Amino acid sequence: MAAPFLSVSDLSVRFDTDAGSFAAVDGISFELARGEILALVGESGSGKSLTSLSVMRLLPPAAAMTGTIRIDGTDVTTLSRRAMQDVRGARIGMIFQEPMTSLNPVLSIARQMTEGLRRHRGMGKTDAEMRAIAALVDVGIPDPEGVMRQYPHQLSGGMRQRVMIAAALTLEPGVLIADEPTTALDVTVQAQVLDLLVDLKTRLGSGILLITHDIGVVAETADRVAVMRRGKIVESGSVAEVLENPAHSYTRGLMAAHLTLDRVMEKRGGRPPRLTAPPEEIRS
Ligand SMILES: Nc1ncnc2c1ncn2[C@@H]1O[C@H](COP(=O)(O)OP(=O)(O)OP(=O)(O)O)[C@@H](O)[C@H]1O
Repeated sequence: MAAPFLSVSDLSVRFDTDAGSFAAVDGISFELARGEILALVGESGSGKSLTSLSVMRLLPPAAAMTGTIRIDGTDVTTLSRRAMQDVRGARIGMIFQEPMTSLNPVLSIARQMTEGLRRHRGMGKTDAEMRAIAALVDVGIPDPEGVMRQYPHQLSGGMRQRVMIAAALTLEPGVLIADEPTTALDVTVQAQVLDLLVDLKTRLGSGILLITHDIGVVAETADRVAVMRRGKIVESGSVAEVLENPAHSYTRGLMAAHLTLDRVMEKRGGRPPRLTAPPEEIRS
């Protein structure tokens, strides 16, 4: 593997409750290189989102974080808020499940897409607009100039998701964190957005940390996977290793809940799906 762009070691996130302190993320470590997709998978409450928020240093104030997070060699856990603002956007991009939470409803797409370029890269208006249009083309938007003039509510959910990805990519971050990026989309658009992430990883060489509860998404998209349960990583490795031969009963449970092994293999093109005869009663 190439030198990791993102390296997380012994990360814990604790909350104090009436019943005492509990670790929602409990001593996890992982690395992500440019040009690869690492999926963090696990059921609701396993600590995936708190992990991605830790990397962005956007944890809620009640959370107490320990451990080390290096981005391109810099330990971001010790950076000031201001220095961290420069790292976010410039070196890490983030896309969420619901684009409306990160797109501002009262600003045109042009304004939102050029803001980061002007602030972090010191670009003039025209250069920033040209870069933004190129990013919209990159994510497969057919009429980029038209979309630049529009407002978020004028776009479909799938288009908004593409715009959010394009906005994150204008600054060519080394890491893109995608937290359940397709959960709110219908199945066809979901597949298009996943294809887009794989394509961007290859073309732009960004590393992608993909947070998902859906092992089918992992099978289709990721290179490596780390399986989280109750704040810990219980299993990790290449997607082929982990999904074809899951060592942990929890991983097998997750797979059974979402996908049969045959479907995993079929999605990965590893082996043809088993052709089972339809049951007697539905044969004509
Ligand atoms: N502000 C908070 N105060 C107390 N506990 C919290 C807080 N935020 C999250 N938690 C707890 O931390 C645990 C992990 O939450 P997290 O959101 O990271 O899970 P997740 O795996 O991303 O789940 P989901 O898929 O539902 O988003 C959960 O048990 C959650 O209840």
